[in-house]
Amino acid sequence: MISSLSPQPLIKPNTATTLSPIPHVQNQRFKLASHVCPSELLSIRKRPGSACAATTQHRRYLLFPAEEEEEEREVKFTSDAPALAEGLQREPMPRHVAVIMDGNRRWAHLRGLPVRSGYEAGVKSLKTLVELCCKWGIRVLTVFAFSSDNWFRPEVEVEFLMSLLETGVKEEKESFIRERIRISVIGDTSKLPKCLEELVINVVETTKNNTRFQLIVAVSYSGQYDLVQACQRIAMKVKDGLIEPNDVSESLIEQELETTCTEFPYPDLLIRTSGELRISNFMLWQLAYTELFFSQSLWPDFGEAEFLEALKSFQQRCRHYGK
Ligand SMILES: CC(C)=CCC/C(C)=C/CC/C(C)=C/COP(=O)(O)OP(=O)(O)O
Repeated sequence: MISSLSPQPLIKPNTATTLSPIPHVQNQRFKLASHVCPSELLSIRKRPGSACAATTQHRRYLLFPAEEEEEEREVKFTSDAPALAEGLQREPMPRHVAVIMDGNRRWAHLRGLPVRSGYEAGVKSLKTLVELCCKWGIRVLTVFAFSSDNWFRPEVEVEFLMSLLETGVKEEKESFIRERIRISVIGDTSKLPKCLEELVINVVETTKNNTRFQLIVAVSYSGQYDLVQACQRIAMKVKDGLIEPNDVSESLIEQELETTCTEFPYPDLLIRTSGELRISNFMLWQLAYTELFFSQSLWPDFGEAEFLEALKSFQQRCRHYGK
């Protein structure tokens, strides 16, 4: 799948970013305030006697030395940062991107092709996206590959999607290992055909220590399913006397959601293709403060230019998390 990826460092030099003219920042570990606005980041200046400072009106958008702020996003500026596409800045880059890969069948219909050609073309788009995420330093990608409701599609279509998943796992396992990609699967995998379930368990286990990039595949998944299974686990803990009802908190629920498999459970950016303006029961809890981007492109047409447009849009947003 990602055979064209070379084992290059995630971060390469990029002199075109807004941050590069600040030499004293290079090679130091800083935490970037997560609500930083791109335009305000431009005005960061060095002040004599201080490690890093900005104009007064931008004080809350400073780059803080790592030890001074605990829960902010950590960024390492090294001399081998990733080569970014034109117009894309190194920060703010989403750590976690989630995608609803919609429009595969319409793409096939428009071309007079069978539905399966649409899904096959969709897999190619997914490969491209994984490569771009690795290249541009995005750490986690979650894709909605098969929803709980997709089981109600025509049997032949369901079987084809299952076979695509099976082929994908079999053919790409070696490249996942070689490229240090971790595969995680969220959803009710017990509903998958037995051989596919075993394959999935195997690839998840084999790649679990890979840290370069994490691809989370949502299969037989819905946001409501995820919340129900989390509630069931919590109810069991209460029943077993491990916790009290009052112990149930946002962080406890987060720990029981299936996205506990990742360091960054909340997507920074959700992309939905094909012009539909819905969440469609995807990651309902996790999307609370996610930036949304709706693309007119059908998923098989979603390539580098379209992804770049989504990322540039993300980089223009100011995130305040309701504060
Ligand atoms: C190996 C692997 C992870 C494969 C994933 C393959 C893939 C692209 C799955 C998409 C599944 C899906 C139901 C998309 C919704 O678009 P739709 O097909 O319902 O399109 P429509 O809205 O035009 O009908």
